Amino acid sequence: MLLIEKINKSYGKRQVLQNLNLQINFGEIYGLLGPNGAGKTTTINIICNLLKADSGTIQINNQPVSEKSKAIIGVAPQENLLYQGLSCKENLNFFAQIYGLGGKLRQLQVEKCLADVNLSDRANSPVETLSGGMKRRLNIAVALVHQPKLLILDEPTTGLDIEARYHIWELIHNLKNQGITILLTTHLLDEAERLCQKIGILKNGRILAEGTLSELQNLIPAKEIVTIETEEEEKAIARATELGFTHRRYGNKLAFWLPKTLELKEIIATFDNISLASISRQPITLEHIYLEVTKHSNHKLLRI
Ligand SMILES: Nc1ncnc2c1ncn2[C@@H]1O[C@H](COP(=O)(O)OP(=O)(O)OP(=O)(O)O)[C@@H](O)[C@H]1O
Repeated sequence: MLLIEKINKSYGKRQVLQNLNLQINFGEIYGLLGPNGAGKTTTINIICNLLKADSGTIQINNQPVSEKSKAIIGVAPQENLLYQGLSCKENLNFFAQIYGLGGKLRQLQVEKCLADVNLSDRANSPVETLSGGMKRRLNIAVALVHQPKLLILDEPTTGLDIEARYHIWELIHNLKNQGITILLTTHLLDEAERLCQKIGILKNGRILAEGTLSELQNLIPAKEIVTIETEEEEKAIARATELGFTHRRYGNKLAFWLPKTLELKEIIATFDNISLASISRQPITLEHIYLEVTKHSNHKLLRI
């Protein structure tokens, strides 16, 4: 569906995308993660033909990106693009007109998109009277009004409460089930874990790791992660190192990668004669992988 090969982009002397490769298959949800300034918005702008790459190729549905490809892409930007004084229906009608939809088709599409985002009962409400979550959903409806094949969602749930997030996550699932291919950027790792079939981690304009969640989990050679609280951290690290356990700090928490699954009593025995205030076990999550890839430079590049 989308194939990006060796894209480079500089702003003046600052190179913000470096040999970027990215492939999204038809019907999948791809999560593009990365710290602030990694190059996510620049990548989106290039896909949408709003910016030109300095070199490299980009194809959508086997066609090079051009003005024509705008018809098959829908974008919901980070900041809602809505007219506050107009109703939901008027906003959708306006954007549908811009995309050249007329007559019955426009009316049908406006109604379908309102239904898709669960706002049919607010069709005539001015945008300024909607909640934050409803505005985000309407922003997505605007991106869908011309029936795009590729939907780009730039941080779709940033700033929303958990219930509003659930609504958006359900909406994204439903859109995938309708056969729409989705590229989403997010800073919320649990959001990517929940929604995305494939995840790419971008830093300094390069994809450092890419794959399914289980493929990415191979970047951390551990069965599980154990976090401990102790006054004797140095002693605990020395003991774990002797046993071949890698240690990490997640925030201010000291953690160890366990290369094999151990019984709790075996874990406690590992730290024999070290006073432990607490001990907790966790599976490897995207958060651990993300920190590993973005903070430690000697990671392996993983691709499918
Ligand atoms: N028009 C511009 N001129 C100069 N530098 C720019 C321009 N747009 C972006 N940059 C720089 O390019 C880099 C990548 O920016 P970009 O907005 O693509 O990152 P991002 O991953 O989307 O970040 P965020 O998560 O904060 O939105 C940043 O260092 C940014 O300062």
